Amino acid sequence: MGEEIKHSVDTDDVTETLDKCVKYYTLEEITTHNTSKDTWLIIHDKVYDVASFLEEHPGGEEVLLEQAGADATESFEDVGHSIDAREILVQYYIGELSLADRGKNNSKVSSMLWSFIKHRKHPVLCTFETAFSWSTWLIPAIAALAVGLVYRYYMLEHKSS
Ligand code: HEM
Repeated sequence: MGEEIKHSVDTDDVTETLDKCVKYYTLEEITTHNTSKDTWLIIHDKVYDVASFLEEHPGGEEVLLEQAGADATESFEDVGHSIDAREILVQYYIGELSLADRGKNNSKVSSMLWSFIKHRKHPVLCTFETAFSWSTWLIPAIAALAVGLVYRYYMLEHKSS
């Protein structure tokens, strides 16, 4: 017999490949890199080692040190950094904030989502699957059932009168 053809994406394969390319850091670990010799920042869930950039920063090293080991997204965006600044950022990229630590300070909905994700082996893939697949058929199915019942009730009423 010929080789079996795979019709669906194997989430194990995808996750394995992603994990090989990307390094994830927990908030706990990032927090320890908070000195002028060892300075990590989180900006938009990405982790940057900016120790060698401190002296070059046009906004001064103080502002970077204030955010060392923490999430600097808000202060970075508040300044309205240019595209050039965003390009510089790329050089200092070292990895991603761990999925379990994302959205911790965000709205209720996202923290709910993230606590849900945390308990899954393949976070992103599973969440999208679970969040969207059954709600896409369950809601229309309930709506169809309701319409059916109303129609039936309406027909019975008309028959008997
Ligand atoms: C690694 C991350 C960062 C990079 C690569 C970066 C880069 C730059 C660059 C290139 C500029 C010149 C203006 C521009 O092109 O937008 C700048 C200005 C500035 N940055 Fe950053 N920045 C970073 C993080 C931060 C953070 C976290 C703060 C926190 C408050 C900050 C505060 C400032 C300020 C206040 C200025 C304005 C300086 C002025 O206009 O005199 N930067 N930054």
